[in-house]
Amino acid sequence: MAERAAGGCCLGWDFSTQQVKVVAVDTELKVFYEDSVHFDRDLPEYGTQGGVHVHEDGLTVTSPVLMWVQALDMLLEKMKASGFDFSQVLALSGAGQQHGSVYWKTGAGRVLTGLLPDLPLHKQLQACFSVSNSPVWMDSSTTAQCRRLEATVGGPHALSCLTGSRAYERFTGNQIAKISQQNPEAYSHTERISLVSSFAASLFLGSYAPIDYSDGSGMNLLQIQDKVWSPVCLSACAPHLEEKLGPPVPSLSVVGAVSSYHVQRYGFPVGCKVVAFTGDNPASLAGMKLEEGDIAVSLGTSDTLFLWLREPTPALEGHIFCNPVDAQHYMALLCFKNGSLMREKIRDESASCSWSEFSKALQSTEMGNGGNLGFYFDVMEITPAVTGRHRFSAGNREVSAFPPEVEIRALVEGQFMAKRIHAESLGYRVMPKTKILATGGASHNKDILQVLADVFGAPVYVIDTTNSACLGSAYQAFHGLAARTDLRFSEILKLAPSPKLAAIPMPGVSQEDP
Ligand SMILES: Nc1ncnc2c1ncn2[C@@H]1O[C@H](COP(=O)(O)OP(=O)(O)O)[C@@H](O)[C@H]1O
Ligand SMILES: O=C(CO)[C@@H](O)[C@H](O)COP(=O)(O)O
Repeated sequence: MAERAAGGCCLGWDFSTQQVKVVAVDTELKVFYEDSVHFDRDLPEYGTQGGVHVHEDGLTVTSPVLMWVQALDMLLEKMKASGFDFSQVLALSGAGQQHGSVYWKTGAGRVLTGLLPDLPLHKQLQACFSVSNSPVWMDSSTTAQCRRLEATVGGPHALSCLTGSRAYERFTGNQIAKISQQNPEAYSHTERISLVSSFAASLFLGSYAPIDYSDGSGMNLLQIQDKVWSPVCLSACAPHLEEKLGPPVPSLSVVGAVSSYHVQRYGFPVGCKVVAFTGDNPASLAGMKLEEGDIAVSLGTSDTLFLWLREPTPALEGHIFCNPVDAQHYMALLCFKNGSLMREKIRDESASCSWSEFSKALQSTEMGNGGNLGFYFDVMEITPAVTGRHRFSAGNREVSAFPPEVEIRALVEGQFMAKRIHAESLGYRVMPKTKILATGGASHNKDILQVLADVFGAPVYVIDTTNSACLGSAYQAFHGLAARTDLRFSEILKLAPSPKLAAIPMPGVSQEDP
């Protein structure tokens, strides 16, 4: 598996919620290597569940930053042990779970530039973080900071027009504001703040990597039209923030070459390019070769739905990000927190902890679930901000329980109905030519994809790997290599395999009825 790369290859990384993953793609754009390190399973000493620690208040959610570093060490060692030929890597790029932040302690930049090839990264970076538990996207503890930011810029709509979103608890500006207010000493000892994506890029560069426009759009700090930090948002969040963030860069920028650490320890070629890392959803947009009119549905830890947009259309719900592959365009995103982990809970309660039993329940029940409907939010949802389990029987009567197979269909139909309804409230319409592109761990499950096709009344396509963020990152790396040739992303991807049909709506489903 690891030996094929004679003409060179690019690597795409993904530092997601539950794991670090990598794919290697050859010059014909074929994936020839995929691997991962799973935080809960492979690094149990950090005691995470689903890659995170949920704190006692039920709102604060963090991950140990050194766990991410150690996971990268482990994955690079796994690749080396499998005979992966690092000398063939022409360029690399990557993605990270969005919004999470990393706080580099004063002096850490010097450690990064002087890394010793004899030691793993996590041994050398132990003392480099002023905040050892990084806030992540599942955190919802910053409501006070959100209200303050909105009030400062003239309300939620004004903030949305400026930064692409009203204030959201998980957005990094609000997280930084909380740290600077509640832990001022740690904040003052911080010389650089990275997103998970730019932090991961820094580990390859051996110096601080810039934040790219697309992932930077998930901070409530970037003016998405002008692509500069908003002075009013910066000063509303924390002092001296601009210097701690560094200037943002276009998503396809080559930000440098891999550090001598990786050249000496793993055999990367000198000059191997590092292309800016971005958010996992933007990277998935690139990996799925999303086109205008398509809808992407990512079923990873979070469920997300995203679209390609020509013009930004800021609203009070959902987000507008800068587009990662076309600097003139944008993408719209809706994020649902009760995604895979909620499905796992119902699987454990109603399908004996088995995905195949879960699938059997979907196969044995009919589309529409006999009128039974459910909405399941064990953790405070993002879209919309509600909690609890809500079940309604055919007569629209609230009930406290369903039989197991009805429960499973109610969950999956309810999740996809919510996605369609929220997308439509943003103005999106399913058209006869609409394609749904599905990705993420749950897109392995054909029965879940069938429900998705039925609820949207549109065909569902998948790509060869569920790791679309890794794949998109590898494509970004190829794009970075060709930067001087002025080739468009779509031209570079001509050889890339097209998405394959995975499910079509059952006969009788019309596009009009969700
Ligand atoms: N066969 C399956 N059916 C439904 N869900 C699945 C299946 N296999 C994996 N998953 C879900 O995929 C999730 C992980 O998706 P992934 O995209 O790898 O997450 P992330 O990138 O956020 O770490 C798991 O939490 C699991 O619930
Ligand atoms: O908060 C968001 C998007 O706004 C999440 O989608 C995170 O980016 C986490 O991604 P996964 O690990 O679930 O793929």
